[in-house]
Amino acid sequence: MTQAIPTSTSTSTAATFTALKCKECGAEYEPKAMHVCEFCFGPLEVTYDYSALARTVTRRSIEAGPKSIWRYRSFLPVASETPIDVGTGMTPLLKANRLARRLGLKQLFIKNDAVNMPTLSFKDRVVSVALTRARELGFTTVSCASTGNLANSTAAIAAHAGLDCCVFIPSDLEAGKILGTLIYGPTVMAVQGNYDQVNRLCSEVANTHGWGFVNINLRPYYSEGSKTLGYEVIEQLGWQLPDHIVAPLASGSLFTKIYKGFQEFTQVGLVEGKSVRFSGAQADGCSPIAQAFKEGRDFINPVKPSTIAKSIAIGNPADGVYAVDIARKTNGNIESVTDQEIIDGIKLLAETEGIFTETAGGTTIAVLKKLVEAGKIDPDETTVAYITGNGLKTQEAVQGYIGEPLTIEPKLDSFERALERSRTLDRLEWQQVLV
Ligand SMILES: Cc1ncc(COP(=O)(O)O)c(C=O)c1O
Ligand SMILES: N[C@@H](CCOP(=O)(O)O)C(=O)O
Repeated sequence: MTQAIPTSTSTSTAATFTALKCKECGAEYEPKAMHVCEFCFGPLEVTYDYSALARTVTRRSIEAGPKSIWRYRSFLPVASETPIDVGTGMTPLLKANRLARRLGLKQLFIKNDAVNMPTLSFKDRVVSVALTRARELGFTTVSCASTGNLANSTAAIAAHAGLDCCVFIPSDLEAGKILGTLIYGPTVMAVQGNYDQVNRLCSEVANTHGWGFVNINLRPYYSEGSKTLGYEVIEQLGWQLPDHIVAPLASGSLFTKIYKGFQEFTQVGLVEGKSVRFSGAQADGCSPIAQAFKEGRDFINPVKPSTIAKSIAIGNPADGVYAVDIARKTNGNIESVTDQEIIDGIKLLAETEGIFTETAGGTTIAVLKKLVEAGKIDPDETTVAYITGNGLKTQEAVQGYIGEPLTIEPKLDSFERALERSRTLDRLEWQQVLV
């Protein structure tokens, strides 16, 4: 599958993105397949012609667009009139009244990407953008370094787009994540190492093969897909910004791009600006960003991950310092929680709102609870918690922590006896709670 690295930039007059710009030194590059600055090695980010966007995009033009992330196409770094649209985005923003009451909040919303299409995580957003751009740049083979969700998404959307696909994952991932990749028929490299080792290997492969790695040489385009999680919340709140958001952190990219999405819609006049507090969630077993935030550092000390929240187990997060900066300047927080709190968070969301999230979402709910209890989220704040993945993929995490079905004979008296037994067990559980 070795290819020459494509050089075509294939932009058209329809595109409003203009260049890649270094986040550190400001050097600009034409929008091709690259992700670090040649002068200072800083990360590159896509820039846009915001005056043109302010002139041409209205709330009405967005609302008339497709029911997917592509309603925001002018704010995404693609040139094609026909991007890869597999129905990604426009996931529900659920008013979570029962969870809000349990936590003591007045207005809580869940942005539910556990039901995103096609692979039930927010990664479908970033991959739809990355593979559209990959195709424009002439790549025929796409790849990624993944903790599971990204591999699911890259494999599925590559299959739909007819692109060859080879993904790299740590070999100890949950069964649902591995199966949920293999089914689409890509080559899967299960690496005997953690995500950070997988990522290092992929950087070497990206240099030697002409493949489009969505989160390496295509990263500036890929990461922009997460802005749609900001745009959708604004639109679904009736073209308003929330007061506070809570989102999970691994590399920190998702968090920084929700922020960029809010900034952009404010800048072009689609929403009235106000300050939104940004709070981030990590697992204790992999909390390099939370540690930097709490210790007042503006650099990240990498860690060796050990947590059930494998999807967010990144020990050396590429965008960690930018996430810390956003949490600080918006008067937010970055907090971490134990694996047991993550399991409790998964159960709490399921039992109050009927949403089964994976471990990243359990981390978000547990941190939300912790921040409310510590008085760091005001009950009056309109708060949005981002649920980014589906619990069916990480069933191992809750195995042994939830009830068992009651096995009965196909007879009414067997059912009645079992029902009575379960009511007695419920009463006993309640008595234990009250003791
Ligand atoms: C379900 C889920 N939520 C959140 C994240 C965190 O995203 P980021 O690496 O952009 O911080 C990831 C992967 O990293 C993920 O798979
Ligand atoms: N969590 C991701 C892996 C890393 O993605 P990145 O955006 O931090 O590069 C996954 O789901 O695989």
